[in-house]
Amino acid sequence: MVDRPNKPSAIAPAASAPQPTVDIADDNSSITATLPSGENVTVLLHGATVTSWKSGPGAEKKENLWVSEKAVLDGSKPVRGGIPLVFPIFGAPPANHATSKLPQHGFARNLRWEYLGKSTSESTTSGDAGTGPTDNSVKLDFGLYSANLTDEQQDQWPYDFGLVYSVTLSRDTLQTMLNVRNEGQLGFDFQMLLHTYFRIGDIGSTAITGLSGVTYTDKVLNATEHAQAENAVRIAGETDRVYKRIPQSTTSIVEGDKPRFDVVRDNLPDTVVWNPFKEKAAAMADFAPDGDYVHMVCVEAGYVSDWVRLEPGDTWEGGQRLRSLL
Ligand SMILES: O=P(O)(O)OC[C@H]1O[C@@H](O)[C@H](O)[C@@H](O)[C@@H]1O
Repeated sequence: MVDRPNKPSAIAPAASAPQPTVDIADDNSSITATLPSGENVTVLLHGATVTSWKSGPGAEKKENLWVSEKAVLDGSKPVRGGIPLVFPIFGAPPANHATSKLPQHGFARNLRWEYLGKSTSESTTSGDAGTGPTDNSVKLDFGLYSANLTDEQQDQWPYDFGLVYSVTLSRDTLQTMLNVRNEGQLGFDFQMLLHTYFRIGDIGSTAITGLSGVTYTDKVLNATEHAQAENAVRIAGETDRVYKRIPQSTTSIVEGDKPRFDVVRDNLPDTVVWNPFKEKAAAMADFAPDGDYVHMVCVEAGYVSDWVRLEPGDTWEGGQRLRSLL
């Protein structure tokens, strides 16, 4: 043995607390970020679709999002579950409009996005300054540009744009924000929506609050307009409603009498409430198991009752903050 007179007596302690980790899947299909406390989020590059978000107080984290067992994750179809990102058109495009040739819900959920990188931050949550527990957050950024569209898609929507989608995970919160930049010479109109599929215990005991008095278009009733009379929206059959220009920023999903999720909208005036219910769920090839419509509800924050007009050089930003109350 070689004698080392200057051998250190002890390994110096780590300079800082544990940091969030970010892992890229072996096949480059998805990115997973994990906080030191165990919460995690996975984003599939196809559509920049969030496909898993787990949180909760114990060591065993709980899944907050619903994803169909038959969801297609290989990039050949939009994902049935998680948070598909709808852009630049919500639903079926109107006739005689710049978006008329696009597929339902646009192209963003059906193209591979670029992973742009991560950033992390730390803050002290409670106690005297510097002594409370450290709260970490990690932000993943994804990009999609007009150059990523196929020639056919560029013909269908001939505008130059840059999208940056930021997914930020903190202890009980997931924030998803979209930044849209007009990089061309022509102004364009767009809609966007965050098509979140929430995992719930039972649709029969679930209510959605925060929509009282709001006018909605009922897509199940021939797109007729109604005002939300009851305080809570309950789902007992196929439901497909576009709640428009909502004055309050928070919509909540309540299970029994316990709040389960808060959806806080940022610069997004509208919310779609969707559940296909028994027959429509059974008719969808990628919805499985058939009976799982009882375990999901879509509460989709968006800008869909009108168009966002973006002139050359301008940017627009909007998104949501989801809070899981476990
Ligand atoms: O089957 P898709 O294209 O993913 O759309 C699912 C649902 O998405 C909702 O946002 C729409 O309001 C519904 O009308 C639609 O059925």
